Amino acid sequence: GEDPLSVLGAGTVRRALLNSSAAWVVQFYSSSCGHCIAFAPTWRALAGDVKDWESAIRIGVLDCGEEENYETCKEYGIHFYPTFRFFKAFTKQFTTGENYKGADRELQTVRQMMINFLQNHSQESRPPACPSLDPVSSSDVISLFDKRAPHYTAIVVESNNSYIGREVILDLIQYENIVVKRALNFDKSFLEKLGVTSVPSCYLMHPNGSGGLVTMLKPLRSFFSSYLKSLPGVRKKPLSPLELPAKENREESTEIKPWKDFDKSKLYMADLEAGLHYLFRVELATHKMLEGAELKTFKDFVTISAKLFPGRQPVVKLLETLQEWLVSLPLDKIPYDAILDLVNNKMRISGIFLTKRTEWVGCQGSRPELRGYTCSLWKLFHTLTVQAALRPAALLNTGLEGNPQIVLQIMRRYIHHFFGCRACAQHFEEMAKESMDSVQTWDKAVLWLWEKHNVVNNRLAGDLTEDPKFPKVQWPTPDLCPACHEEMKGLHSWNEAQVLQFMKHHYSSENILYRYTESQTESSETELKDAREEKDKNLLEKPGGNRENVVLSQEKLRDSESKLFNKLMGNHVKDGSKGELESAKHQESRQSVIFLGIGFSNVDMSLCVVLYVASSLFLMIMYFFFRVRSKRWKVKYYRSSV
Ligand SMILES: Cc1cc2nc3c(=O)[nH]c(=O)nc-3n(C[C@H](O)[C@H](O)[C@H](O)COP(=O)(O)OP(=O)(O)OC[C@H]3O[C@@H](n4cnc5c(N)ncnc54)[C@H](O)[C@@H]3O)c2cc1C
Repeated sequence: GEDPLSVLGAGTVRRALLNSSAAWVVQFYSSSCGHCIAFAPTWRALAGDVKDWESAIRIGVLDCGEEENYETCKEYGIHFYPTFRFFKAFTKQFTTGENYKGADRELQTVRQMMINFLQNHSQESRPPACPSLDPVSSSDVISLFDKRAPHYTAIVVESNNSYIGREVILDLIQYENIVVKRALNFDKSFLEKLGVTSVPSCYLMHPNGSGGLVTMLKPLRSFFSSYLKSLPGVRKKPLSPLELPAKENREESTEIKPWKDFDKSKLYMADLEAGLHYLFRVELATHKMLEGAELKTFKDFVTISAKLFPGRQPVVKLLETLQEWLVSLPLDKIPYDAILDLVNNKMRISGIFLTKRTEWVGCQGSRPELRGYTCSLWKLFHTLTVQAALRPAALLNTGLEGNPQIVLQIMRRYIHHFFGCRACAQHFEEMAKESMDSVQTWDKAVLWLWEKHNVVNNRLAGDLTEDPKFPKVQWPTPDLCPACHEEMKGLHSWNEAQVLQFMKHHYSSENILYRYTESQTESSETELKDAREEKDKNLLEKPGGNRENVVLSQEKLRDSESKLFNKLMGNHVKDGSKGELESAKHQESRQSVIFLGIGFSNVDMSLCVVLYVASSLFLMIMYFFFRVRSKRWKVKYYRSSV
């Protein structure tokens, strides 16, 4: 039948949630998050289980791991996956929804939270298809006795904390000729009148006014609902357009990427670069503002990457530029959009570049949701620990030198603050707490990460997230490193000295292949202009917050960007590259500085500088002129007095 789960996307989510006649519960997930994949069957089962409730409350999913959705996930403030949000019916303005507050994510708990949420609606905003879920009084029930009615009336008698009555009410909202109500088991005489001896029970009043207790084999929701749905004359009614929210299923992408042959004994730069691209443009981009511990972690991560990433020149230069820019910024919080502008090279600084393609090679999965980013993140951090061990001096003068744990600690903080998979982050934190402090040398840091990665491999072997083409095994396998494996009294053991040697080779620059990497492409002038205009517009139009502060921060950022740009351009001029000089001039002529709301062109600014230099020169000349004159004057009069 029709899919009860609404697959939402950037183009459909707002339309679905705004002014909807039904409430929504949406799971924001990431296709690269193992726990989300493991949870998918539960979520789908839930959608099937409450399919009959869809005119009152609907179930949706949105994949934040898809690049086209990351802007949307940022708007909804989604940092971790999976995140569950409730959205009330008939919301008139954009809202980020209410976080799910259940004790666990079991199907039954989520279903009960959905009922609580429906009951939290005001009378006016309650979905029209949802009847009252509050209990009726015993007198109301008694008043129905012996009265003819156009429909059956079922009364589910239950205890106060039972959800069965409410679940049965919702199960039958799409059925006609029956009304379901719930009553509580407080009043003894009322229970006696109905003949109820245990709860939950169901008392059924027929349209002719007769009534009686229904005998159920088991007092379960499914038994009650199924019995009531099968009563003669009770049938599913066609829903009115007002009751049925529009279907918003997004079209699934049918693009199939061709398989790329690769050598598993090699490291592919395409994986590392695609990982960096995803990290900067997708994972981190869900954070609107970086401040405090998050900003510190980000700065440190950029620093170690700039110093240790054994990448192509344009990528390393991008990381270095970002690092310099972050160091030069006097702000204690930075809007991530500003960082993205630099990553996307909005300033058109020549020679810096980071691919925008997620082109996995050694990290490709046999299905699109398998492997990919998490695989590349492991590889990135292994590479950084190995590079730190091979050339610790690279970190000199960064404030991070001399600490063999530094890459691991930054990885720990990165995973804690930014890694979308929360459950993975918790597991990693437990391992770090246990033994990261004992790491004393750069080599031990390499081995610590190798060992912990194998612990994760062991835990996930046979898991739903395992790619059948890439089983989770203890790594490196004997075919990759025979010397790493030994046997002691018939038991397998690792030769750690060999493992270290293997790691240092596997994650070294010499073992990197550049096949499948994207070459630098220049994006058009118009794109630059449009993007900057859009950024300005966004910053100024953002609702809430202090507009002046935003403008001020923007100025500081621009100022800093410009300084950095000028510095870089200065270097190019020294290099004597005519083309770059011209592009610098061209670039400069398009920049302007906003001060007190007035836009000064670079011609204005240049005039100021020229006038400033000229007046300084004039003052200096005057100063020397009078000094020489006064000296002469002193000499003349001193001599005469002697
Ligand atoms: C910090 C972290 C914690 C995670 N925790 C979880 C979790 O709790 N639950 C979950 O479902 N997913 C978790 N993941 C994701 C999971 O570990 C895998 O990344 C994902 O399942 C993809 O697996 P893969 O087959 O690509 O191999 P990965 O485990 O991602 O490994 C990538 C590559 O690294 C190399 N490699 C493998 N083992 C080692 C090793 N010991 N040392 C050095 N290199 C090695 C191999 O070339 C391998 O192909 C975590 C990811 C990270 C980065």
